[in-house]
Amino acid sequence: MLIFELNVKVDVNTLSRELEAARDAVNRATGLSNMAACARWRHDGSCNVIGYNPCSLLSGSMTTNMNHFLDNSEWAESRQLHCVRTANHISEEFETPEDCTSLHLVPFDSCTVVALMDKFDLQGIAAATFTPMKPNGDINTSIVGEYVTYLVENQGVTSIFLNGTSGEGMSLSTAERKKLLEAWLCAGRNRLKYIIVNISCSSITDCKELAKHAEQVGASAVAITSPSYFCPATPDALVDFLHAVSLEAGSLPIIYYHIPVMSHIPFLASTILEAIGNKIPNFAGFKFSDLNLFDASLCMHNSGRRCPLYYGVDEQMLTGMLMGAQAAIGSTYNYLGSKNIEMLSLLQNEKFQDALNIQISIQKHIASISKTGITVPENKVIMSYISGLDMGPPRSPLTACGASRTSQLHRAVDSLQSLSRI
Ligand SMILES: CC(=O)N[C@@H]([C@@H](O)[C@H](O)[C@H](O)CO)[C@@H](O)CC(=O)C(=O)O
Repeated sequence: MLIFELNVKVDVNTLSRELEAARDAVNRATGLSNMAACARWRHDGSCNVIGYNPCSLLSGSMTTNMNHFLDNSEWAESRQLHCVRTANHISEEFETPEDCTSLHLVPFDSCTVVALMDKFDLQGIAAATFTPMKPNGDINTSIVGEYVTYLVENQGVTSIFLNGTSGEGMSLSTAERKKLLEAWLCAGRNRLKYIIVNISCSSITDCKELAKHAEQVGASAVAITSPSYFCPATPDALVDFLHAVSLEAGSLPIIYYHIPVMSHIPFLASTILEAIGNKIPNFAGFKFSDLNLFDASLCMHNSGRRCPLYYGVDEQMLTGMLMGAQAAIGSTYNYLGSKNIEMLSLLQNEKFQDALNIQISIQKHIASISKTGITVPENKVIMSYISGLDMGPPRSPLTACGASRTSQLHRAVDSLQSLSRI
């Protein structure tokens, strides 16, 4: 993690603009991107700008570039901006509890940060992306750029959940998962807002490796579900696993991926939340892919702490959001993104009946494919048909849809036209 601290004299009224400028300037000087910045006021009226980039180590040349920039730029001079200290890890130089606390060891909203940019704050919807594959079953990263363009321009979707269930993450090797994350980060630069990556594996060693990689390359957050071959016997055993992995993710937000239909973990999310307590400092909520909205609600409203919830059952997303979910993550937002965004906007404007009409039409569409949820092979056919991007076959042991199922799915998609007439 790269951390820098600058002294800067700025006017409170222009603080956020100044912070943005400081962040951009340091990004330019160090050759980095996605630097985050926040500020703390001092009693004398000046403020500290703290910048951090969780994905990068501070190399000697970056320090030299940054110092050169600070010493030579008029912009820096006019603001009496100079670098107080830099460090590669929080424990290296930022040792005092006060320094640590104000940076990121406690939730931002309970410390004295007055402006903050680039904080992970997923709202609206994120698409759980599919992994494009070649006919021989290898991953196909060559269309990731077009995939990003499709999501952003055709669906208005700017956040993604990578290597999850729809992305067949558990069927990919760690090398493939890393390659995909890097491809999406590269193609999504300046176009995607958040890239959350699922790092779940049976092996804790692989999980740790993926967590570390996610931090190094600049993912926005990691999601992790329980191993499911040797299942944890108790919620505490699960939390021990999560905690050990979280230590490798540096400052990245950690989302617990609650998906009992796939993981077969019998614990309620609200029970897992109790077991987590304060043990995982970067815990950032649940991706909740379960029908049990009572359990979801207990997590959000009964936990004694703020627990963001990202709802994952697309068929009843409206209800999840109405009950307080902060955002929704799901497979159908790949190709029904704009319709779902419209539904959320109606919800926000309290046009409940109109929002419900959209949800019901989405349910009808999903039910025309399956009343128990859309499988990954079916979803890949639908996405390929709607977007024109070839998602390829699913990976073994999943099997591709046959010709007759494929044409049934195409017909179901054709009847989707009715959605745009609502
Ligand atoms: C079990 C499952 O795959 N659920 C999907 C839903 O988006 C699901 O495809 C949708 O509700 C249609 O049934 C997501 O919750 C999973 C997901 O977001 C992911 O791909 O990781």
